[in-house]
Amino acid sequence: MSDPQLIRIGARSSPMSLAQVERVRAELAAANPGIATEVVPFTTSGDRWSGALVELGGKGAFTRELDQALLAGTIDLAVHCVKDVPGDRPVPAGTVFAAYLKRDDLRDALVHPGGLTLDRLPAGSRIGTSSVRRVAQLAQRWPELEPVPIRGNANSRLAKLDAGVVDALLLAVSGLERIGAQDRITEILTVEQMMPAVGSGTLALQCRSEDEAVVEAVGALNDAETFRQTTAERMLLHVLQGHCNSPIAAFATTEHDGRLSLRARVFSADGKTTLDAHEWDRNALALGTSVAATLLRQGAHEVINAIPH
Ligand SMILES: NCc1[nH]cc(CCC(=O)O)c1CC(=O)O
Repeated sequence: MSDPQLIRIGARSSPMSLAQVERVRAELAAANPGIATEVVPFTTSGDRWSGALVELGGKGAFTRELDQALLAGTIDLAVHCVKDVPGDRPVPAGTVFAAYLKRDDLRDALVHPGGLTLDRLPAGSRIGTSSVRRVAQLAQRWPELEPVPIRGNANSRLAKLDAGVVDALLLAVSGLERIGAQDRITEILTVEQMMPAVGSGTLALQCRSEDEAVVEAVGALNDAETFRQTTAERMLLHVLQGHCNSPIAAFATTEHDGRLSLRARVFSADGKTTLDAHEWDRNALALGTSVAATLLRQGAHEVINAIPH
């Protein structure tokens, strides 16, 4: 297969997205010295809209425009946070995830200018997050803290924090590292305290399925264990069929013997109900399906559907 000469990469203009694209360009250049890359800037509906994402009508607010550009042939590659890719449906027909990059830290972090941890924050502290998953887990373990909706990219959220709009922020460790703001972290939460979202810390590289040269060049960047873990996590989400307001948390890891472990939780919005499952299997698809089935037997549909969406 001949090398593609030039790969045009669609990228959202936030600092986090641009950092992600620079990682992809560096890894592509190292794996295929003959390839040139070009960055095509994008603003998605999710970037433009500052209200609640649920009001944007359906999922994929951060991926839709890039999907369309790929299919229209104006870009050859889209870089997505797996966490932002809808999990209840397959990736758009005609496109493929040709690689998952080696996963970064999947945990969430607290950013509090005074250096406190969640356990020490005074009652009534305003915690900036719009994630239903984080809100439910805050309500469950730290009911005296007050979640406050906040949107915008991580840099603008940090600026709002510094302006006193909120007292603290919950953000992904990986995202803060990508924008060089890891020194703002005051507490890294354990997965037990704050179970991560499906796909946390993982980047997916999406190409046109028929574009064999690009699929092959990009495929060289795939990390086999991240691929297995992501496959298990996204299978779980697919079977659960959550809506965009579903507090679902799950993460897969690889055991020393090569089996995958998949832990998953489904929360009610108030955090009072937690469904919990943890299973192991060598087969990622079987594992995702089985853990989802376990949660469904515990009443996951009822918990998910009780939340307005
Ligand atoms: N929800 C937006 C989003 N999508 C991916 C990341 C961070 C990187 C990742 O977890 O892959 C973030 C920011 C955050 O949650 O703090």
